[in-house]
Amino acid sequence: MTGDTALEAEGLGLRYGRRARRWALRDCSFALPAGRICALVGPNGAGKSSILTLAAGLLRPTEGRVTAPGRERIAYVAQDKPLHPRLTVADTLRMGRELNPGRWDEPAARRVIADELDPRGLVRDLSGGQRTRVALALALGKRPELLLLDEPMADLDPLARHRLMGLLMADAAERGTTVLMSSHILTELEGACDHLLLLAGGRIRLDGAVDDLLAAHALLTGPVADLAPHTVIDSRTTGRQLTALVRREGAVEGPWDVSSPSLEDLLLAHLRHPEGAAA
Ligand SMILES: Nc1ncnc2c1ncn2[C@@H]1O[C@H](COP(=O)(O)OP(=O)(O)OP(=O)(O)O)[C@@H](O)[C@H]1O
Repeated sequence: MTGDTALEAEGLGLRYGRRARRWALRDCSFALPAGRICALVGPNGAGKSSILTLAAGLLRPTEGRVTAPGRERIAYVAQDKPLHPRLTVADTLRMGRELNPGRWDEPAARRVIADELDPRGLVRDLSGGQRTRVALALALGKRPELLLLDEPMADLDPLARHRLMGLLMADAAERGTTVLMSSHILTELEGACDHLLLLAGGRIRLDGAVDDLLAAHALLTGPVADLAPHTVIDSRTTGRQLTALVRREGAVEGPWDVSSPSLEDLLLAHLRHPEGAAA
């Protein structure tokens, strides 16, 4: 790690419209290290799209700031993948090349399109998943230093999702691209993301390297007993049997079987109890 920060937020807050009573985001501060693939997770309405839109510079914060220090090339793929419906796939890529003179990476864009799409096909005739492919091709062709993706895989079939995720990860690793990616598909984040931001109610509840966060938690099964001094994030009892995910305070000693949670275990526990997750 270089210590370089690719995206930084300080006291970031957003209210849509002056009269809006609710804050979509409040007091969000984080520093995303360069070269990380960061998952942005949270329930519907948590503020994920708002953070990505602010980071892309398409909205102004109501308070605080979010900056991408030293990064000029930022690509943003919005949830609704806005593309020009009357252009063909080939025209869309040509437009990408013309809008990014001297830095357009045609092979990277073509790798995303692969043999899956007819370059002569009109964008308006494409399915949702096919449009996603074109939007991702445009984003990667731009050779971004920071890539902001809002639920990029949501409308892809499982195979396309698997392939495109692999391609995205390989491309990011090769170029050292920093990626911030919102997703509800927890199983896909495992192994793909090395950093995590969990949002709930417009606030950051968990922020850190995935390995550190996993090491800070433990999954316990065994008899019902006092779990202090550990912080219980989620627990269930069946008869006298307890299953709990805790944030460790030192070594866990007691009558339980102790294992490391998967990223999905960790996220589900925190999503079930977003208030308890506050770090
Ligand atoms: N254009 C808008 N005008 C007013 N309120 C908005 C607007 N966009 C979002 N909001 C509100 O801001 C809050 C955060 O929304 P946001 O879209 O950022 O959540 P999200 O985490 O991306 O949700 P999802 O998982 O459903 O995509 C919600 O309460 C939402 O109602």
